[in-house]
Amino acid sequence: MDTATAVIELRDAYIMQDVNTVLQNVSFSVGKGEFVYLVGRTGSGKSSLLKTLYADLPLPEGMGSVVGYPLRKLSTDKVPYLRRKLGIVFQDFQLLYDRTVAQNLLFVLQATGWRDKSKMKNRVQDVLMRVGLSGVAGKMPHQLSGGEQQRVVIARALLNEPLLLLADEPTGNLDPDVTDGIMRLFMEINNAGTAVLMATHNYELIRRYPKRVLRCENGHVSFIGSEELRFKGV
Ligand SMILES: Nc1ncnc2c1ncn2[C@@H]1O[C@H](COP(=O)(O)OP(=O)(O)OP(=O)(O)O)[C@@H](O)[C@H]1O
Repeated sequence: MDTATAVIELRDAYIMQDVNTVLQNVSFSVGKGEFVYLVGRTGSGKSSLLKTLYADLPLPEGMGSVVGYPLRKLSTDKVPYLRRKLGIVFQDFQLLYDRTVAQNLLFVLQATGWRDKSKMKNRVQDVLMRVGLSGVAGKMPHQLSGGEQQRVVIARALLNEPLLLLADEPTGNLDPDVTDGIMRLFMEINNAGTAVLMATHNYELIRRYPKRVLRCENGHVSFIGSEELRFKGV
């Protein structure tokens, strides 16, 4: 896959936390509009890999390209341009609890260069409708359920029409029904053309919504074949 058709391309990449190598010789591609799960035990490196992809961790060795931006030696002033093409659903990116849902979303639009107030308002309405929450714009995050808050986080990730959505355990703390609703939302977003890389521990979800599966194990990353998934009861 070349960089014209890939939204993620890593070749012999090293994923590091400080001086420690978390993953080595990482080589894989994710194509435009693809959906890929990322699995692996606690501490196997899933979050570190995702953080490298949105340039929160540097790529010290190997080649990496995400939505057309080379990760090696990406200068700090280029990082916002990369992030504008990405949707990030991550525990580190919680909602701001001192302002309404709409203000949370407007804050991101402003920070990413939007200036026209009426376009901004329309965009906020659009993304909230997209996640099935048109009525909550004026509410404070704590007035929403956990599943609704996660939908707002997803709405926020969609504001700039990302080419790629990176999600770290987006259903982690949610009950099974709510998890299923969030998964269906991810599938809809994916069907509309956004590529998704989603870290999860939930093999039941993978069974229900089968897609390619990448696994972090013993410092390496590779796609798992369907045989191996069956062995895991998926
Ligand atoms: N901020 C950090 N500083 C130093 N080391 C870290 C940091 N964050 C994670 N690590 C280490 O990097 C390794 C990979 O952790 P990472 O969080 O990427 O794993 P994970 O697969 O996402 O785990 P989980 O499923 O629990 O979220 C672990 O050994 C962890 O201790």
